[in-house]
Amino acid sequence: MPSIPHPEELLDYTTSCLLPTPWAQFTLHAFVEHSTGKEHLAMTLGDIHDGEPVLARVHSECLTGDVLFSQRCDCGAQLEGALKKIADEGRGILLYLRQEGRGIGLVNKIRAYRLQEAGADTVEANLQLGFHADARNYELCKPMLAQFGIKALKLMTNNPRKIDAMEKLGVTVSERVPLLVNRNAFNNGYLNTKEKKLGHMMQTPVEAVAEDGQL
Ligand SMILES: Nc1nc2c(ncn2[C@@H]2O[C@H](COP(=O)(O)OP(=O)(O)OP(=O)(O)O)[C@@H](O)[C@H]2O)c(=O)[nH]1
Ligand SMILES: [Zn+2]
Repeated sequence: MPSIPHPEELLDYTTSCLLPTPWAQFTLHAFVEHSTGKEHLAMTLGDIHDGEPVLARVHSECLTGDVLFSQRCDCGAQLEGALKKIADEGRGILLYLRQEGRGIGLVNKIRAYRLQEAGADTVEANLQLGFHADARNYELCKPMLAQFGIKALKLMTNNPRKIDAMEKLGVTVSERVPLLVNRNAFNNGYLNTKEKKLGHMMQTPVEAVAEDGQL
């Protein structure tokens, strides 16, 4: 049986710099994953070392949504929404994990989008390509959070499996903070599939949606 690497052996903490954004000046921290060489990031703000639960976003890379303004998904708006919430609170962390396309990579995500244009939903497209519906792994979060002494999160997510993954890693999720942003004509079907097939919690009081200025 291959031995399971100790979490601290999964990646190296390398360096950090200040990262001014439109909402706050964060500190950007760079990690390098041993097995893949992938560069994972953390953005931190305020005093996160005090042992109290930290407002947190565990964000999976979506180049099309985060960088290229794609309206097929809600990723770019979630990234912006999470950074704004952390800035409002003056304290928090965003982990930016390089697991593009729910872990299948950018080219395969584009293949999956093409299948969706032919009628498949987001889950069916992954399955047709021979992948799991969601091929992500959150094990890197543990050593990344440990780097800052964080043991408990107020996690901004609609994804119950992300909460389970944190709890299984031994990271306490003391609160879930919904992150419902940017439902539009292009991503409405995708968001409905996430709710029906992937279990995402997409219901929130109307006031909360309106407060974000989205719908
Ligand atoms: N394979 C595949 N990946 C997608 C698709 N649309 C978005 N993604 C990827 O899905 C990931 C984001 O997953 P989501 O399910 O939107 O969000 P989540 O992180 O699970 O849940 P939240 O915390 O509620 O945002 C990113 O890695 C995106 O690149 C798609 O149609 N197919
Ligand atoms: Zn996306």
